[in-house]
Amino acid sequence: MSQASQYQEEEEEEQRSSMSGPMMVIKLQEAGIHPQDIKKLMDSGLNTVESVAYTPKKSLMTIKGISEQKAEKILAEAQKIIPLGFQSATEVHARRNELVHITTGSKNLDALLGGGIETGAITEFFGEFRTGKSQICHTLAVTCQLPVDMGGGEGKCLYIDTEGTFRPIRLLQVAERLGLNGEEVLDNVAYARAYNADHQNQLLTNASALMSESRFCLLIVDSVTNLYRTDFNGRGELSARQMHLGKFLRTLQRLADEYGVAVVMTNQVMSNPDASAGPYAGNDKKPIGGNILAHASTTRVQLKKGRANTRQAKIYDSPCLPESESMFAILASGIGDPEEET
Ligand SMILES: Nc1ncnc2c1ncn2[C@@H]1O[C@H](COP(=O)(O)OP(=O)(O)OP(=O)(O)O)[C@@H](O)[C@H]1O
Repeated sequence: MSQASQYQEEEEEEQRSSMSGPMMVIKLQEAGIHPQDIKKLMDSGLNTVESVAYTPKKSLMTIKGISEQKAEKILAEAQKIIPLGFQSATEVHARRNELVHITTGSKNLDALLGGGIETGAITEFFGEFRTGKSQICHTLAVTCQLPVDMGGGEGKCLYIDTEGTFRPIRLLQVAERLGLNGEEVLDNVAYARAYNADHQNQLLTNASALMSESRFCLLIVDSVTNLYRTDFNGRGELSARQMHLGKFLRTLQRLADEYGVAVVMTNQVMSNPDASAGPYAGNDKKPIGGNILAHASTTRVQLKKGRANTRQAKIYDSPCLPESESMFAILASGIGDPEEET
């Protein structure tokens, strides 16, 4: 191949790859949107044209300095670039086939999840304390960095910790098992401790900015409901809590859609006073967060303790996975299978 045609091919490849990723909001400048207004969008966490196109006019108007007229113009221009109409099922199928799955470290758990954690979607792990929720998060923070053909997403991880249980040493142990460079693995994890529900929400604005700067493939929230339990008390604040949580979950979904990242969130359980009816029939524990959380999660997985270091995972809700269960293990080197060495 001549050098000229090689350059041409490389250029075409570059163009193709820049077309498939999210489009930066600065692109709206070409459509006549003022740079100052673009900055206002970015300051509110809208870093891509996709995120602007998916935002309702009412929300755009809550941004200081964006009038109704401006919001309409911005939306019209964004939606010209990102069409929001119908598409054929063939196109949807082709796009879904491109989605990468990230390995949990356990073959059993991956099989249960249809190949691992789905990118572009929200996966929720709920269960009692010590059922392995945080251990799954720690393992995924490392496996997501693997090449795609090894079960990774070839991207970095954003880790929002609301409980103070993040331990980098666990990442190093997983990295060692996978033969990855520990220092690089730690550098590829952006960690933030959230201190209250408002702060947890604010961190998603920072997350969006980071995702627009480099390639992230996983966003972890461990746990999603912890701060809501402490910041909102009793029945009187339930509706305010659910509204706040709903906003947080919508932003999570937006990030999953916009950047194609996998979102993994953990959740605690409470006792189920009505164990004889509903989706949790026969189950004395149900996840916190009510319908708002149930509807936000694409796939819900319940974790239970098993013998010794083994844990049971069960699909509770999924758009395409059967309600089955499997066993995995918590090993010194992260999540694995029960038959593996501890
Ligand atoms: N280095 C390690 N080697 C083996 N097992 C470990 C290691 N570190 C933690 N574990 C095990 O992981 C389990 C705790 O799991 P994890 O921290 O994921 O719980 P969790 O479900 O997040 O609970 P919580 O709701 O309290 O945060 C414990 O049984 C603990 O023994």
